[in-house]
Amino acid sequence: MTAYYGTTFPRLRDAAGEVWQDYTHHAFVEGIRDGSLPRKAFLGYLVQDYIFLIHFSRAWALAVTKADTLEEMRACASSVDVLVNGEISLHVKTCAAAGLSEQELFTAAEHPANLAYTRYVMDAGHSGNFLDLIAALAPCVMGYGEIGARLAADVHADHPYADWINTYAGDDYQQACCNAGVLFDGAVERRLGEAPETTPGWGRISQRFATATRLEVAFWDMGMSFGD
Ligand SMILES: Cc1ncc(CN)c(N)n1
Repeated sequence: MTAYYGTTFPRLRDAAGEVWQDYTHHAFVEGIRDGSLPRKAFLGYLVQDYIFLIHFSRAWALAVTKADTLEEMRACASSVDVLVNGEISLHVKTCAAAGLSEQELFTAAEHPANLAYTRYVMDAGHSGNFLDLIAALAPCVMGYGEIGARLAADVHADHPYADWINTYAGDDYQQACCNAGVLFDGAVERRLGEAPETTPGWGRISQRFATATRLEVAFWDMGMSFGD
């Protein structure tokens, strides 16, 4: 069962419509779920995702500088820590087992889908405000939380993608999603008030959220292309 990720996230997710389903039930995700995803596609994705995590860490670090309160700064700093000291170890470990060193990951050429997504998020932070940035970051955090929790129901000890599924279904990642939900709710209330949907700011963050979700779909499409 998916944990509670606050009230802002489900409202934006539902407002995004079908693209959320396209993201969380993409063929790539279903291939991980039933184990049929070609290893080549998975490893190609993982190399790109290593680079993705580096840029996402930069984006959360940017959020520290855009925050209004110490509480917000702490939450964003903790996301940087989860990414660079937690989640990324899955990538380093899995790729090392496939003969790829961390240096090779760090210097891998960035795919255009990766560039588009990560720089879109960075730009949301540079050209926009704290909420623009958090809205662009949220689909990444919570989407994988939902995917991990759903896929964990089918995982068994010798599942080829058990480590990946267990990382996103695990307590550490689920807690990070809950923390991001608390951060997002507080940030929205602080800036848009108690009826955020009635403000122009809500339209802006809905757009940001939906665009980042479309970029997640394109990221999975990229992953599929590595299996060809
Ligand atoms: C593309 C992408 N989106 C989200 C996550 C989960 N942090 C990720 N690792 N990669």
